[in-house]
Amino acid sequence: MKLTIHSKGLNGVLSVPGDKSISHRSIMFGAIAHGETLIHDILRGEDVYSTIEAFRAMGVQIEDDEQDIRVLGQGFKGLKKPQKALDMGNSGTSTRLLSGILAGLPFETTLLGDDSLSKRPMDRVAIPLRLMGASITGETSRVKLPMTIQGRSRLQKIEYTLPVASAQVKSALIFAALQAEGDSIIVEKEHTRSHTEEMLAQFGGEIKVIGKTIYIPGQQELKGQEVTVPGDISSAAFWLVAALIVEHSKVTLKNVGINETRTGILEVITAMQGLLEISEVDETAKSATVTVRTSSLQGTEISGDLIPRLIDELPIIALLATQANGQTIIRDAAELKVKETDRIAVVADVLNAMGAKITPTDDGMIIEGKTKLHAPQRAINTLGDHRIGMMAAIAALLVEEGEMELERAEAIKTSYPQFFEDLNHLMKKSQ
Ligand SMILES: O=C(O)C1=C[C@@H](OP(=O)(O)O)[C@@H](O)[C@H](O)C1
Ligand SMILES: C=C(OP(=O)(O)O)C(=O)O
Repeated sequence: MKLTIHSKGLNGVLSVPGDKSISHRSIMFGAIAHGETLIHDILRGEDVYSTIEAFRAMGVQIEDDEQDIRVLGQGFKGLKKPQKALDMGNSGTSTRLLSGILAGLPFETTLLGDDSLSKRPMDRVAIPLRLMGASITGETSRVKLPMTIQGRSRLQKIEYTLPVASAQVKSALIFAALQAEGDSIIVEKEHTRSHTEEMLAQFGGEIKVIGKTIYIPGQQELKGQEVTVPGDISSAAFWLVAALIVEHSKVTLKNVGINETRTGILEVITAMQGLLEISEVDETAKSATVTVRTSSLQGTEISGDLIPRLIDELPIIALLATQANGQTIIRDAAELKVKETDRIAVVADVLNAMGAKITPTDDGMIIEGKTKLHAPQRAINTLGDHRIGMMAAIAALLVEEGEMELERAEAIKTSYPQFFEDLNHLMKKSQ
């Protein structure tokens, strides 16, 4: 598709779609709990549909009246062997979290994915789940999809220190630990998003978190709940950056999720001297209104324990840094290489084709500021990565002349189906 170039300003108010991480988990907790779970404001993105279809294929009744979703759970034991392999599409979260559930179920299941997901590492879940007693196909250190899991109904408890900072691996082990015999202990490498721990408590489960150590008793039974999904800060990030870098902009985003394990981008914007206001904070829903306006920005350094708190925002933060005064350095972010694409290489490639000066490193990027972006000589391809597609669409707004073509733009539906409608809404308000 042809991208809109040269925005004269983005203005208006938006509610971004539901949080993807919480949406996946609301289906999963609903399916393993007993009774009805009612979900409001779920993300209707393709990744979440992969999770919904997987649980339907395992016999869970999931009703959708196009407003709310009702999941009628019958506990772990209510899950049945699916008739065929489960297609996880593009979704790493569906695959890894589901592995932890399947590890304790007494049947064999095969998980498949698209080209991008089939290249991503699954040994990070296979290794600890095997230690708990599940059988998982593949070589020890190179497990990829398709992956077959033969679960074991008497899973052993685990004491495990995560070798990577990953909420997906942590969550897979929490789901397995809930089915195990005895108490499990999981130690995080860095604090990562805490949605699984929080939702487990909400569904009546027992969990204790002390620093980076998580204690979970085995053989728990959960009860269905009502869940309202807040807006996704990872989707809001595209408008935050767009408003900061496009002249004459002011954008207000309502109902943005502000769980503190996710708000690294707000800290980066503040450190870069971006004009940012947070209002209408709802402590219970963990959401707030965030307003940003065009700003004169300073380069910064992003590293260490901040990285897991903004991991999915780094592509769009890289674009932000190209417009700041001075250099920005991103370190400790090697995990970017195993997302939907190698996001270090692809971000540098796309933005450098537009005139940016980004040097990819082993674990991040060095980004020169104040670079003027122009239309690239070639079409940009998302390579199936939704966040690369949205980042390119925002970068296009800075281009003054020429044309920009985005190939495989449909990947954006993974996490933000109405992205271009929302862009048009903010552009119209500016005319
Ligand atoms: O648990 C989750 O919902 C997610 C965790 C992160 O992945 P990792 O656990 O692989 O870092 C993140 O990149 C992904 O978009 C969603
Ligand atoms: C990495 C992402 O998702 P997943 O791992 O679920 O594919 C993402 O949404 O940026």
